[in-house]
Amino acid sequence: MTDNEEEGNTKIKNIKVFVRILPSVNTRESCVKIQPERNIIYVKCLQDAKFHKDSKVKDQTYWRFPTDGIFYNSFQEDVYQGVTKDFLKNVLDGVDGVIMTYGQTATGKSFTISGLRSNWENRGLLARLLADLFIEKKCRKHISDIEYQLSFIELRGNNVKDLLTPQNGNTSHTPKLDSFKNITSVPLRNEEDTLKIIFEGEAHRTIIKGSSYPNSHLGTAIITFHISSTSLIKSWAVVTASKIHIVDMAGVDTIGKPNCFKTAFDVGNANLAKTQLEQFFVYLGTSENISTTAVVRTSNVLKYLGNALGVTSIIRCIAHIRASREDLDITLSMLRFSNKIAKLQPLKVTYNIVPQASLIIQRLQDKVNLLKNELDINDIFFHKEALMNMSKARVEQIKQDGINFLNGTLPDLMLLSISQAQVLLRAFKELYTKTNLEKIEAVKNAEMLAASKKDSTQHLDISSSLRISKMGSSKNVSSSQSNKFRRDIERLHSKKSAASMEKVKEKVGDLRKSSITLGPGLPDSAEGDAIKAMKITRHTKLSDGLAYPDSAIADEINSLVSEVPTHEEAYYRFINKIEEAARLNKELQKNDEYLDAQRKTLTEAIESYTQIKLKLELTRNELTKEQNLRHLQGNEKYDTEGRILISQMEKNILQTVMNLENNLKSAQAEFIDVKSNIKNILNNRSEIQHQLETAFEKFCVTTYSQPIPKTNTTPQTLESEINENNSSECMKIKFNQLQQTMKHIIKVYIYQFTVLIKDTFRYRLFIAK
Ligand SMILES: Nc1ncnc2c1ncn2[C@@H]1O[C@H](COP(=O)(O)OP(=O)(O)OP(=O)(O)O)[C@@H](O)[C@H]1O
Repeated sequence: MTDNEEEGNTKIKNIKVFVRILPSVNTRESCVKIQPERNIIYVKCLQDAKFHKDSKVKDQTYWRFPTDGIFYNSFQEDVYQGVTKDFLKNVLDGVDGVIMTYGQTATGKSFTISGLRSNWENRGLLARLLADLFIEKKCRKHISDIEYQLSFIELRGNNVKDLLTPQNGNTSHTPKLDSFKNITSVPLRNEEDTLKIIFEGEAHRTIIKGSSYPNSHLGTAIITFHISSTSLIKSWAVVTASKIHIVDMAGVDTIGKPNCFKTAFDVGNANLAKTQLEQFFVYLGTSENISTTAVVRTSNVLKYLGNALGVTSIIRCIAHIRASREDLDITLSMLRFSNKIAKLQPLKVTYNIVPQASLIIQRLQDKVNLLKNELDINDIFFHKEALMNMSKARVEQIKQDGINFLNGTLPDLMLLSISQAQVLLRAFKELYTKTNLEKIEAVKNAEMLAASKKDSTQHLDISSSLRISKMGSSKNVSSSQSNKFRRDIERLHSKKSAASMEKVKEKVGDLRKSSITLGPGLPDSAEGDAIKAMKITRHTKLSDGLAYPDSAIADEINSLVSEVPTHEEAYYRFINKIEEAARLNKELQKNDEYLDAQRKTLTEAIESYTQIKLKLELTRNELTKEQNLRHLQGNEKYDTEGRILISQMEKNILQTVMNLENNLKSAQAEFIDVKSNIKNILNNRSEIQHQLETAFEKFCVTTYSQPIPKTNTTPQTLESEINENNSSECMKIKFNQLQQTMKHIIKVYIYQFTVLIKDTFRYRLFIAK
């Protein structure tokens, strides 16, 4: 026969029930049998026992009670080990724990829990747990900062006695939400001090005078360890807050029995407390969702234990019984009570984990400041318009604006960012190179023209001068502008009288005053003026207000006839006429080609570095997520040397991180290589340039009897080279890093919030239940 058909739910062992039988000298009177495995206890059927009191009944009927362990003639250490297996680890990880002893008066409840009045070997599980708490604290000191506090109270009816400050007397208050608000809570420094505190508290408990043994307690004692564990692992910035309640229930009894020394009031209170507790567990285990609130309101024990006494906590109950016939009814009552607890459907334990607010806020604040600084720099350099994001149309627009500005049609040029300035400078550089080439071509053509002029002594007419202008600057001059130029010249001619025109026809093309006439010859006096007017066309504005690039044509012609050529002209001749110069120039060109190739490699190296870095960041995030999950699930396992065992997936991610770190190192090495190559190329370049310049100076002095002023160019250095190539890339890397960091922070935030919400939700469900 069984008290319940199903055995107690022992699948998920966060709730366990044990039985401790008081050793007895008279074993013949025993009404209980236990299985050799010590997990099922059989109690003689009460009716049978009474009915066949004097007769010898062979086939006795027994009540069967499955348990998680039966202690009979067991050592205190065995009881401690059996009851607290898996207890401490979970509690220190944030799960609330309750160890509760209940039973008849003088069955050994206090002996099991405190054993303080016995010798050291018989010390109870409280002293043993205390020792382990401090051992664990020491073991975990590198990963957690653990703090303990202790409260010790006695509940007797409605009275609550703070055993650590008994001078305050008994209070008769009703505990509210935070039931420990008015209760003394002492920080614990070490095992020795704590034992002292517990002894003092124990000494203040209310005992019965005149009992058969020295310390029969009247009330229920609750010893509470408040545990807070602050994680020292950076990626796991949380605080776990849990409690261990050790409850020594007041002994139940039957008034009028010879060994009951308690008053009716105290027996009534003790029995009531046990009944309320039983009712609570019945409601908790019922499938009809009956609220436990009503019963909690009536019991101080339940109020103080609060949420800790629930199916998501770790509960260890030890029923204390006597095996003697006269105590059979109370024994059965205790075992039935235990059976109700054993039948509870335990849920997965709840970890009281809260993000370590101040630490997280501090860390996030630091990150935010860092990001702010980075964004400020980013703003300065990019002005929210990264080069890579600039559209083609925008680039063309900037170029066109630049040309319009140079032409004077655009009064101001507004640049909004460094990227725009870069585009503009590049456009100017292209323009300059193009103009330079055209200028050199024009000089070449002019030279040819001058040579042919000398040979044939033929005069230039207006059409040949226009041809020069076309060759020299036609690419910069629009056809309408050329036509205008032609019209201007015609206008000049139209000022002359027809008669004088006839006269000067013979003089067309005469070389006058170190210059050339443009078109048909003019009378001496007028001719000079006309040439002067043409020569000052540079930067002069005509009636329509536009600056005409035609003026450049006049300059070309001026330079042609002048004794001293421009730097470009002279350099062009130098390269063409001096063999060594041609060789050096070729070498310079080769060097520049190699430089271009290395620049390309540098850009690629930076790109590859960026990509690896990004991938590494993402994988690291993934790894952190995996590690956090492992922590949260709380199923961490260790090998024999105490190293944490990780899943295959985590191992793979870790391997990827390590590979990426190696790749990053290689990319960095490649970057350094290319950098040093570019440095060498630039050094070589400046060497060749120096040789060319020295030779060129000599050439100028020999050919033109004077040095030609140099074009003002700044030598290119490695820094400018790297910077030019690198600045936008660096900013790109930084920008990507910022984004990654932001993403990571947001991820962590979401993750922490999810955990919080989950816990709150679970808590609410529990309350609702
Ligand atoms: N397992 C045991 N082995 C030896 N002695 C025991 C054992 N259990 C209890 N005792 C002794 O029995 C007596 C009563 O024990 P204890 O005070 O622990 O009972 P209790 O259930 O706490 O009683 P009360 O409800 O009156 O406080 C004590 O003298 C104690 O030393």
